[in-house]
Amino acid sequence: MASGPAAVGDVLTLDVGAPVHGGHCLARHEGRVVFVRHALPGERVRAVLTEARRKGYWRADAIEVLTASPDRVDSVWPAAGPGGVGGGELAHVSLPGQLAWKRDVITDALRRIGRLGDDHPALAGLSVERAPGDVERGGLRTRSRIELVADGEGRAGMHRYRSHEVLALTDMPLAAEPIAAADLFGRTWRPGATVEAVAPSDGEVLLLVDGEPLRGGRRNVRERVRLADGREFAYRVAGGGFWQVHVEAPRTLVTAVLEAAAVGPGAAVWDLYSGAGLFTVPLADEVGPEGRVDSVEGDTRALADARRNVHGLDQAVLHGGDVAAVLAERNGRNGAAGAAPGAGAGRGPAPHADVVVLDPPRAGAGAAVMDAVLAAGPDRIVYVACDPAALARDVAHARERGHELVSLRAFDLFPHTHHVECVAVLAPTKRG
Ligand SMILES: C[S@@+](CC[C@H](N)C(=O)[O-])C[C@H]1O[C@@H](n2cnc3c(N)ncnc32)[C@H](O)[C@@H]1O
Repeated sequence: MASGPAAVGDVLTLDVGAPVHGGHCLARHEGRVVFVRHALPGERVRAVLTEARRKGYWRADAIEVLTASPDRVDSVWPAAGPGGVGGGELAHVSLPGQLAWKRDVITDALRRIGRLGDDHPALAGLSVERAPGDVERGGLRTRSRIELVADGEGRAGMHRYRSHEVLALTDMPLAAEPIAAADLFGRTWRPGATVEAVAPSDGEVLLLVDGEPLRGGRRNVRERVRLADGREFAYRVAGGGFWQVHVEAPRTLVTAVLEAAAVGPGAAVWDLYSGAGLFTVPLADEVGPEGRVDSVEGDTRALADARRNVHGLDQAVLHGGDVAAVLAERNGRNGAAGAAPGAGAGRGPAPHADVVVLDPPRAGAGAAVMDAVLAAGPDRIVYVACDPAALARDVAHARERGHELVSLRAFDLFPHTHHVECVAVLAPTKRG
């Protein structure tokens, strides 16, 4: 590189270090931290600078591998590499390498942000678990939901990384088989349209264009979750509404949550950020008519689905609204009632919960929600997390208040991307 201040477009030679959140690896250049995409730990690469702040960190994209990691493979991501479409951050990493990468990112977050010691038992044996069938599928054809954008000529594609420009594609290899068979790339769409495809476990593919069903078709899908013990749960889910994306994710997460919650008949459970009731329905089945599951969800469409999905389960009580507000109101801090009961009665979650399940969005639950959860006096908190850093922040908060991380599982429900799902269990260190 020429001497003088570094600029976007400069090419650096970098020795690549540990993976960090977001699919980047850490490198250093003249004392600077550089976040590098398309690289692997241990590699030496030539990388083009994509961001060169005067102060703070830089970003770079590897464009040439000088010393390759044994975990490097040809990327399966369409239009991969610098200037290509966003996502697929780990598509150049072998499947075992992806699991190790994600384990390292989780471990680092919990050590650094969660302040767990190096020998913390929850981290000692951590290995990221794979969804059934993923090795056979090469981690492809896993997604029951995809979203595309039409370019100026109406061809389906995706946005270039950190850009509004659309790159037309001929396939999205992560899309489940029924979506792959729906010929999304052979059609012409309205230029600029958003095209969503949903492949429910039950029935044919639903297509939404700009949120509207194609040719006035149905708006909702039916999903089924069948557990190893033979139980089966049925759900209605709004076409564009939240549902776990990997075809095996609903079953995998319900199984893990039920195991972690370990509730029996008569138990009182909270299910926060409950969506269409993926966990509410089986939890209600576990606690039976003598128990109670209080679920809180902020999205009105998901709440409407949940209301249908808990039909006949009077022990499931649904509360609509922001989780923090609903819990604050329960504690009498917020004045007027705003929580909408669904099935069953109740203006706020029961004051005590034996177990709290929470599955917040990427930002995590935050201090106020964690305090309200701890105040309910649960024997265990089952925290389903899609962001290890947010999980680590909330774990640190709970640990400062007399709770401990007693177990941790991680699942690769997003092969070829940097995303990873955790199921953590927190419990009070002692009862006072
Ligand atoms: C990760 S999803 C989990 C949903 C459900 N547990 C599942 O697995 O299908 C998070 C859910 O939290 C809801 N949500 C996000 N922020 C919220 C908030 N502040 N208050 C209430 N619900 C919220 C979203 O609408 C979404 O349904």
